Amino acid sequence: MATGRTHRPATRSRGIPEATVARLPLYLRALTALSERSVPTVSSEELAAAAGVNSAKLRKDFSYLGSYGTRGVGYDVEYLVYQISRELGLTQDWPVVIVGIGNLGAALANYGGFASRGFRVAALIDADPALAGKPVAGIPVQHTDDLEKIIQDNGVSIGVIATPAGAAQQVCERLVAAGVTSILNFAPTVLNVPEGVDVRKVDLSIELQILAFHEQRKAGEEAADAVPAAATSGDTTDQGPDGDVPAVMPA
Ligand SMILES: NC(=O)c1ccc[n+]([C@@H]2O[C@H](COP(=O)([O-])OP(=O)(O)OC[C@H]3O[C@@H](n4cnc5c(N)ncnc54)[C@H](O)[C@@H]3O)[C@@H](O)[C@H]2O)c1
Repeated sequence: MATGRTHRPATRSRGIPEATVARLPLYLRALTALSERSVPTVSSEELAAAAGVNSAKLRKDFSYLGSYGTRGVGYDVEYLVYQISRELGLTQDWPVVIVGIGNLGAALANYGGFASRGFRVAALIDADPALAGKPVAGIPVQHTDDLEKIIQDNGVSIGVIATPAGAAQQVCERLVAAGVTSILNFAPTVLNVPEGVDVRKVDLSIELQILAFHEQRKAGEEAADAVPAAATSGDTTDQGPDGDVPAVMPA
């Protein structure tokens, strides 16, 4: 689901392209599922299918990690989990703060998948005084007045913004000034950040709009496919406004 961009060059300093970095979590998710089933090795084809990636691309991606697998055996699942986790910086715990504890922020706070992947929700922050002290997912919400102190006390470098769009830039600036260097932004707005700060944007409505585009195209193709039948039945009412013949005509 994750969409967006990072304010970084297309190739990271260690030579791993950004596109490869973006696929590493897909491999890791598929490998973790294999590991949970105690599968010892996996071929590039099987893993590529499980991750939804082309197998040649997968082999190229893994070559950046120095992982080439063994011919006829494949890749060692546990070792690859370790390698990718290390590459992604997941062998350490990352305290995360969520700012904006409304519908979305509360849902994110309640999501167990962060902690199990090494992202501990260290604090929840909101501007609404009525929420201060109220527990969400067992964590008391704290007021934005204390944002800087919360970031510093918890050594937070990753912030999640789930405020209304109008508040997001200001929240972002306070997070960055307090020491946050990576932001996951759910608010539907483009954030301006200084050099060295990474922003990833998640927008489900953009994903839906892309699906709508494909749905529309599929519907158009179905309509085009249906034209021959209509044409042979003598139905000519569905021609274009200029009276053009439909693109597909019976032979
Ligand atoms: N990216 C996505 O796919 C997606 C999906 C749903 C919602 N959203 C966006 O997420 C945001 C939150 O949506 P929601 O439904 O939870 O809204 P909501 O109104 O339920 O919650 C927003 C919360 O932000 C708090 N807030 C407002 N200004 C703040 C500030 N300056 N500092 C800290 N907290 C502040 C409010 O008090 C409130 O608790 C919106 O911007 C919405 O458009 C994005």
